[in-house]
Amino acid sequence: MRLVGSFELLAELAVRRVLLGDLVAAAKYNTGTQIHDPVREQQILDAVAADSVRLGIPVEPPRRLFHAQIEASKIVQRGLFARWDRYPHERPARTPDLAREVRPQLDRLTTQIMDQLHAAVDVWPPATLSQDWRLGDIVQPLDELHRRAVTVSLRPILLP
Ligand SMILES: C=C(O[C@@H]1C=C(C(=O)O)C=C[C@H]1O)C(=O)O
Repeated sequence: MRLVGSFELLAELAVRRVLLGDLVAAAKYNTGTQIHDPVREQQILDAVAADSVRLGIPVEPPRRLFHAQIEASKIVQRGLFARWDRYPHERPARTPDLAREVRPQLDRLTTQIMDQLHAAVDVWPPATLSQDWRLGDIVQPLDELHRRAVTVSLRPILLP
């Protein structure tokens, strides 16, 4: 089942990107950095568009997927900021470096997601995904905030 296999991996990568939102939030919270960074967002969307052209795939599916990924990351970050404001003892003990430590991990995931999209895009939209693949298995261990973010991040895959 190549179709489901491709999209399963794509969904797993998307979930990993959502979970990196925790590190992004930790990097920003103690340094007073804004959650929303429109310059960085545009850089990502431009890079994804350029990659789509290079890979010879339509620009729109990756654009929609990354737009959703970015929204999902901000849901996680906003949720954690609110949680840490309210419960100071839950604040992260360590402040990771956004530029040197966290964004390079996001960039690596971007490359992997683009490669996986390349593998799957000829069968886009993934109409059979929801029949054969259970979102529940992936979101089960997550708390409500992360479940919500994962659902947003996968919307272009689940409801194309
Ligand atoms: C993840 C970050 O936070 C936000 C979400 C982004 C993303 O998901 O790539 C990019 C910029 C920010 O608006 C970040 O600043 O790197």
